[in-house]
Amino acid sequence: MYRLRVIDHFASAHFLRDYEGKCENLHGHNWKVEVYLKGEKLDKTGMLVDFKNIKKELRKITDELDHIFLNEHPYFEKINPTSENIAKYIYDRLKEKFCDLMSSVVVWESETAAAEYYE
Ligand SMILES: Nc1nc2c(c(=O)[nH]1)N=C([C@H](O)[C@H](O)COP(=O)(O)OP(=O)(O)OP(=O)(O)O)CN2
Ligand SMILES: [Zn+2]
Repeated sequence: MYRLRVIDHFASAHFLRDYEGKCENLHGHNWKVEVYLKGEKLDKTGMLVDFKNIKKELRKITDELDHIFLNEHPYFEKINPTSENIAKYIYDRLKEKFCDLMSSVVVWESETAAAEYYE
């Protein structure tokens, strides 16, 4: 079994609904995103998936989330923009492209706190 990891970043603002504490106020994070793909079969060049393709697809999503107010993004208008929900959003978007090769998505909102989504 092989597992690939690609990392990207974006910066955005959010606040948490139904939350009591400082995170109910508008604030921002420099989010770090780790994407994991897994699989058994390599192609004839010896790759599971070209890192270039994973980076390209991930960048489409991180560009979409970069320098925005996440609570106003259509997906997060009703769903709280927590690290958990952001991880699931990115996972589901990438699954449209990489299907069963998807393993997990980890979203770090700081250097010490991260949420991981996998099926
Ligand atoms: N399980 C989750 N818990 C929290 C999330 C989350 O997405 N999932 N998000 C937040 C807030 O976004 C908040 O910005 C983080 O606050 P906090 O943990 O207080 O972060 P700090 O960087 O300020 O950490 P300190 O330890 O206070 O320095 C909260 N929880
Ligand atoms: Zn926050």
